[in-house]
Amino acid sequence: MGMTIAEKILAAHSGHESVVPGQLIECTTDWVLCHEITTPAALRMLEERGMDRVFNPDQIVAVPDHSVPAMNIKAAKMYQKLKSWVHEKGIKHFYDVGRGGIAHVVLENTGLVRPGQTLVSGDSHTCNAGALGMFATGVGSTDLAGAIYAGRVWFKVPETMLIRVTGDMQPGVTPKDIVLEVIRRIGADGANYLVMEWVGDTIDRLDMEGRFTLTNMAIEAGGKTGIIKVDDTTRAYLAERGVTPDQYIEYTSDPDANYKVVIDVDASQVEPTVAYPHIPSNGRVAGSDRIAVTHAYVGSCTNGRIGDLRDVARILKGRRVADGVQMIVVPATQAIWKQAAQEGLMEIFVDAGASVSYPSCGACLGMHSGVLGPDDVCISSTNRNFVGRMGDPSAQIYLASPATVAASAVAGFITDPREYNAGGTEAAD
Ligand SMILES: CC(C)[C@H](C(=O)O)[C@@H](O)C(=O)O
Ligand code: SF4
Repeated sequence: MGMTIAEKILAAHSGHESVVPGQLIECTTDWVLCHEITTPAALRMLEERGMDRVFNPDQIVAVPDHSVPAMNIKAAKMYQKLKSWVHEKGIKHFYDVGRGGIAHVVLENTGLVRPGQTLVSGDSHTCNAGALGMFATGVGSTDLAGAIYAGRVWFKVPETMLIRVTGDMQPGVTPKDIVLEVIRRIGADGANYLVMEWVGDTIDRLDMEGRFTLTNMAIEAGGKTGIIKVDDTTRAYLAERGVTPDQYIEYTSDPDANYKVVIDVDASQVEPTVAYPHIPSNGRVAGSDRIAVTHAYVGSCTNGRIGDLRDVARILKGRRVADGVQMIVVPATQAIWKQAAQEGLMEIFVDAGASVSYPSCGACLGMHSGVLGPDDVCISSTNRNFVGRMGDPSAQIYLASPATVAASAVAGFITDPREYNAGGTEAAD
């Protein structure tokens, strides 16, 4: 029987000719991504057992991103722990505060992670990198410890869900709307332990940024990871980062590969979608109800990329954030911050009355730099709207595309971005 991309990558990394779903395998990891929240626990486990070593300092990427710059002493200690380990072990790829940003977005831009590879990390949005045609997934601290120590990790080979997206998205509709619509249809556990493989002419036309948004949210449907095959868009993206085709392996799914389920999506029918509290599958069409907001947040590993910021700037240009709404924009990385400044986007945000913050996970998970208070209502470009996710448990979080967040910030209530001429792909000016 044929194999899927994911099965082929897992076979190649476990010394098997072929693998089948359900099979238990031990895989080599090409990359281990470490941040300051989950890595210290893994390191402690290793230290307590006298196993304090790394399998290869050149195959570990360390990026502090959640609680940096530290907002309290506990956070400062976690950062210190990661940093001292990096120096002690000679970890080559370290993106310190001021040189990195949100780990997943930093990583996708390095040119280090490539098609056909495996990547694990103690973070559930590691699936983000699957848009590069690689098998990337989050693991718990014990498996992370094993990966750091041995460069190996065990998996039960997952089954795959095929998501076929065809047709042109309406102007003002973005990949975020597509993924929120898919999660609405299948449910927050609809892809439990499945690989979500995205195909179709709509996906073929998407740039890499849009593809990352899709694979990033696999975990919000319970998916083991998301994956998209390599095409000219992927190759060009890698070439821009100095990576040549001889440096990676392109896998494609066989025509007779076995899919557990196939989901068809007509992209032309997808509308700007908002996931209502308190679960990402609670999607409704933007503007269906008049919901006043107190906060608007643009950022995160899902939607803090330059194209997202351009979408926001296009709407904010010449407009003001409504009185009483606190809008925060967080470029996902230092490089994106700089690019946005060069393009004049920062000026547009500031003129509109939005606050621009440094790259970090801070507000996305309610740690710092924009924590929500009791009964606050936030429209957010992030990926999770669980109770208490961004602060007080009584706060309400609505997930949407950056365009919908911007339009809602201006209106003061959740609204359809198409009413603000969202939709072109040209730069804000
Ligand atoms: C803190 C970290 C372990 C967590 C995750 O794994 O996803 C965070 O990034 C999140 O988005 O909730
Ligand atoms: S930006 Fe948010 S979702 Fe992404 S890794 Fe950070 S906390 Fe998790």
